[in-house]
Amino acid sequence: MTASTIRIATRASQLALWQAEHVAALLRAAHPDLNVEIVHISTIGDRDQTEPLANMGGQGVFTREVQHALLDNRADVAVHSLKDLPTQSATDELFLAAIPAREEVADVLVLPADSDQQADLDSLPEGARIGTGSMRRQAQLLHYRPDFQVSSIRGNVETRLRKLDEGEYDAIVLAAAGLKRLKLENRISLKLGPPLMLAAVGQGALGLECRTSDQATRDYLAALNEPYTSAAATAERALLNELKAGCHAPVGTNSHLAEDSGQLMLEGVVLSTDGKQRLYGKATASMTDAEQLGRQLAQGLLDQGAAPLIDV
Ligand SMILES: NCc1[nH]cc(CCC(=O)O)c1CC(=O)O
Repeated sequence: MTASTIRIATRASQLALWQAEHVAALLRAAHPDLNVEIVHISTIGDRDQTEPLANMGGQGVFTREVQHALLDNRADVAVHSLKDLPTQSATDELFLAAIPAREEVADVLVLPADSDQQADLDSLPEGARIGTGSMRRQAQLLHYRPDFQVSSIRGNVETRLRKLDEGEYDAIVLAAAGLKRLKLENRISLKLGPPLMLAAVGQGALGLECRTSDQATRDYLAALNEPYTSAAATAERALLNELKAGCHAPVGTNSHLAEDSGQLMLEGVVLSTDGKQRLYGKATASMTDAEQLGRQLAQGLLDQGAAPLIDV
């Protein structure tokens, strides 16, 4: 009998390649007889580094073309950064089959390589120029320091670090997960966590998709699902979905799972893009009710008046 082959589709960025290789290694470890190949796909999100992401066909700009490779049968598995994957699937033909163990969730502040600034938000100068295109990061920074001059920054992680080091910004905000995966942890100047900075829904996690009809691949991927990460991500995604917000909306979340009791705590914030308004909610439920928990928290935020803040 010949061994089965699984083809993993990935974008060409270093981070995407790392994530694809990571999933390949997990698949080989779980299924030693499986032959795992990697297929490279180029996306407009990667090719066009000039436009702000929000103007570029919006949601799913990083995930769509990798998904097409699955639908065209050029590959069998798509590896996504879960935070880039829209909560509403564009088609029933694709299935989110597994969410493996999560990397660190937090965002971090990065200072220029030659900076003599102290790494804390309070000692950055008045009007400091902060690079981040994320409405969620911008709004939470402005809520804390309205004097900051926040502006968009594009490109993959390495490009953003180069722009920072060339002096375009006094600091930038990135996900800890991306820096750690690229072995650039030494660039982390300061961890930004709750209550100041709540992360994006699904941040630090991977989402593994395959064709809904491909039962063999669904079974292979199921072995890579990590139940705690999966429950937390399910609650976070239900929150975003019920808010009818996309991954570019000023919505942040934090979740904590007590593994002994199986209780899942979920926090959410919705801000105005200028950071002046900030709505906060928190709820707890059994991890088996993750989806319901996310919806309930969303309802609480909508009752506080979240809808007009999201519709930006
Ligand atoms: N939108 C870009 C993106 N998508 C996933 C990551 C890093 C990994 C993660 O957050 O899960 C990044 C870079 C960043 O936000 O710094």
